[in-house]
Amino acid sequence: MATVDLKDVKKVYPSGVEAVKGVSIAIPDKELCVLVGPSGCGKSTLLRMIAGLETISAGTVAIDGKVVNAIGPTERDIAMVFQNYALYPHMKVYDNMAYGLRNRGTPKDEIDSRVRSTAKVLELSALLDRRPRELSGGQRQRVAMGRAIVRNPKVFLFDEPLSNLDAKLRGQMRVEIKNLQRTLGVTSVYVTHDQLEAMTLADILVVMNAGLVEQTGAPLDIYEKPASIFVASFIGAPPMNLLALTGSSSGPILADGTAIGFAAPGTQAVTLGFRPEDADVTFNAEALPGALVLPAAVEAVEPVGAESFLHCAAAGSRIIVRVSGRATAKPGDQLRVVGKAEKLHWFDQAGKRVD
Ligand SMILES: Nc1ncnc2c1ncn2[C@@H]1O[C@H](COP(=O)(O)OP(=O)(O)OP(=O)(O)O)[C@@H](O)[C@H]1O
Repeated sequence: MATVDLKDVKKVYPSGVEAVKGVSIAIPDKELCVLVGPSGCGKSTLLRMIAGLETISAGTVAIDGKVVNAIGPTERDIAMVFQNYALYPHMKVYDNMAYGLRNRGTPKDEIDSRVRSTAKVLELSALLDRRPRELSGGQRQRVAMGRAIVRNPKVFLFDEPLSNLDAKLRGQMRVEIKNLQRTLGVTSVYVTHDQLEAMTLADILVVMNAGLVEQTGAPLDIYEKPASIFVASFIGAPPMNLLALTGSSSGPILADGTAIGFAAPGTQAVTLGFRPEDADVTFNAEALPGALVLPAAVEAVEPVGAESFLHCAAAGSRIIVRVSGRATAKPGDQLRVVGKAEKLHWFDQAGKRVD
């Protein structure tokens, strides 16, 4: 068992790049923490500092309450799974999995039983005599996982482990990783830029931007209450619709002059947001007091099976509405988009949430 605690961790590379600018995260025992954010936000650097592969410029990393800043990667009792699998091409699957244990001088019998039982869990038993090039991408990824698991580490670190797989396999492996992590109960940190992967895997989701944490929490809490415009746009696909507001004595007005007809929370809100699924469309002109009603022109319809995405021009912006099943609207239609008042999000000048 292990907790992982980061306190005000910073990384300045010798080139002067400030990759991580002060990050604090507390990961309880057995939980899976996902670091998500756009390219260059510092998530891999943070993971590598936890692994001991990168020096820590300031702050502390503690595993199980013990600060490990000065401890080398091999003594931290962690196992890392990389995007490129990092398997030894000339070794059989068995030897790839056994390698770390042999290096530590683990007795032969114990190595054999650990490799075989892990291979069984990962459905690799029939492949132990193959070399990596004789495996599919998903099987290679499983071997990389197996190599981490046999070591029985305190912490697993995953660096974009699924990005080389196709979409279907990625979906399957996501479920496998989640189940394995839960079964083994090993505290884990997982880096990805894929928001869907982040949402579905995380117990704790950490959204990073430009070397800082934008928001930490349970995935659905973050989805329902994004702390900033950055988070609102990054988490959720299609992303949240955002409309600029100006104030007037009679209430907020949208970019095209449409009055929204009800009050904003406080006077600070300058952006209004709603998720594509929190709006509906209607061809009727009835009054809908208390709802956000936007005259809209349908520009494109994307049917994806169980639902359709309507891309519309409304209030001087482009918005997307998610409707279930087959859409009745078609490009060129004029209709009204109706947002549920209780599902609106408001943001201030600095892009922070206003409640
Ligand atoms: N060895 C290095 N020396 C100097 N700068 C670096 C080094 N490694 C990364 N950086 C810089 O630090 C910042 C954070 O990089 P990092 O790889 O941690 O981001 P990331 O969020 O993991 O991005 P990606 O998803 O593209 O891997 C970037 O600006 C990057 O250019």
